[in-house]
Amino acid sequence: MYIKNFSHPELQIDELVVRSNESWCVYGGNDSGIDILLDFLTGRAGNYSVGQYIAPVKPGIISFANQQIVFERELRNDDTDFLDRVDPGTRVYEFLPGYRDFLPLLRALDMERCLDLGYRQLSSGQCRKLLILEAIITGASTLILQDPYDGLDHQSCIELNQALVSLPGDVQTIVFVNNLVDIPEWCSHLALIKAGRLCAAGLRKTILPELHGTSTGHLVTGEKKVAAAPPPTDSVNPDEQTPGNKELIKLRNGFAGYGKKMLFSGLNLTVCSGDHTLISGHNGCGKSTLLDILVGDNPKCYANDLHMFGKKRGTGESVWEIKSKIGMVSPSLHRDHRSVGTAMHVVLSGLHDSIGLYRKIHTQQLKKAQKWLAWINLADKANHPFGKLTYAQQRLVLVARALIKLPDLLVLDEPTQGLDDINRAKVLDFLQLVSDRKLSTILFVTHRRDEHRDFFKHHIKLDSYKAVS
Ligand SMILES: Nc1ncnc2c1ncn2[C@@H]1O[C@H](COP(=O)(O)OP(=O)(O)OP(=O)(O)O)[C@@H](O)[C@H]1O
Repeated sequence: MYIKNFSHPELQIDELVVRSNESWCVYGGNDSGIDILLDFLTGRAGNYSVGQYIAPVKPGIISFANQQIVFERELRNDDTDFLDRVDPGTRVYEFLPGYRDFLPLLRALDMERCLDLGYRQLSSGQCRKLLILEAIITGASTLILQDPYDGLDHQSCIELNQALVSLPGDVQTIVFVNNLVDIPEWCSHLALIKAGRLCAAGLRKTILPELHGTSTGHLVTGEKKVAAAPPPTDSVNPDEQTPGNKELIKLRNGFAGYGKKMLFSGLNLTVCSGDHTLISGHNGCGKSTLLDILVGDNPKCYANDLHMFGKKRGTGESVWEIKSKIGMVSPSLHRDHRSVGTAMHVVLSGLHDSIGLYRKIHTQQLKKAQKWLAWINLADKANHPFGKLTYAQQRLVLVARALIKLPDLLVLDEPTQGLDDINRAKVLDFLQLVSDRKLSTILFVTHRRDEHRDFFKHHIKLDSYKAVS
């Protein structure tokens, strides 16, 4: 691959040479311009000029945007309305022609057991793994992976690294990451994008010290130096703060599964206000399913012995009553935000728990949303269509959407997916403040060990509740 004199309002590249025997990592923060390079390689960039370009050979691209395209294609092909059963979507084995030659890799990524499942029956991590496997198995010559470790459990990250290292010599890999810890050890070369420029590219061992040598995150990632607005929590009336020891969740002997397949059982969970809780476990163990049960998005909420905010589920309360006390971010919520208007609309929709905005907005609410957009440094994007923002910007908007009403319960399922070091720290620092000021109670799912902060009082390791079907 060869790029010479690439020019875009948000990214300049004088020259980038990627030879066939090299494996590359491109590192840059969310606002560095790194997404423009990815868009260019995937044919999605506009408004650029380039002096000379030799495109990657037979690329297989695994990006958040491509994942969304697959999801939307699957939605369009959903035949549930014409069938006497739910259409699960394209089966995993249909994505993977010739998968039998790759069974060890499928097993290593814990995907062999998913072969007969439909796309819509996969967990978010399994969807990512499927697209990586599809690219490898269908014989891509250049694998281009955006944040491949995001959403994958620890073991899958190890196995993925192993798989990428063991690829045939004629397959080239270009990994895009925006967290320092995600720069893979196996990369021979590293490109650094900072403040809208490709500012260094070469042997990993030469560039890496340069990267670590800079002391502040802003310098490292090349974030635009915009002074972040403080989180708009000052208007919270102390009377609105969640009183201590109010029981928010009580689940006795909790269980979940789909059809005959059980995921977990015997889970006892009591969450009182202030009991910030971390939930972890391997891809597909049921973390999102558990959260969906708690928030009322999974029918098993009625079969379980579950009390939410002091009321037993199934005794006449509406799901909207429950949702009005909850702010949520999750991979599926992100996926479902398709044609939802502007960034401002999305933040405001958090006040009404809707996907999209269908109510009249008051001036006070508008001001509040503007403050939240300023806090995530996206005030200038308020009127941008949500779908045209980068994945990380969309994620931040969804975080602001969950926070705007400072609900009793914050249900955050991998909220930092796609965010760089700085934005991740910002979200976690805010949660620290939520904890310090007793503004809400947090349920937090993550695969990243560096997100296990001290304010989490409980840690549910869901793998320990694995059910025998
Ligand atoms: N509608 C469905 N029908 C059948 N199986 C499903 C359905 N939805 C999810 N599953 C299965 O249930 C399991 C748990 O899914 P869930 O999304 O809760 O996992 P998770 O722990 O959140 O995973 P990840 O870490 O990848 O996000 C997965 O193996 C998935 O294949």
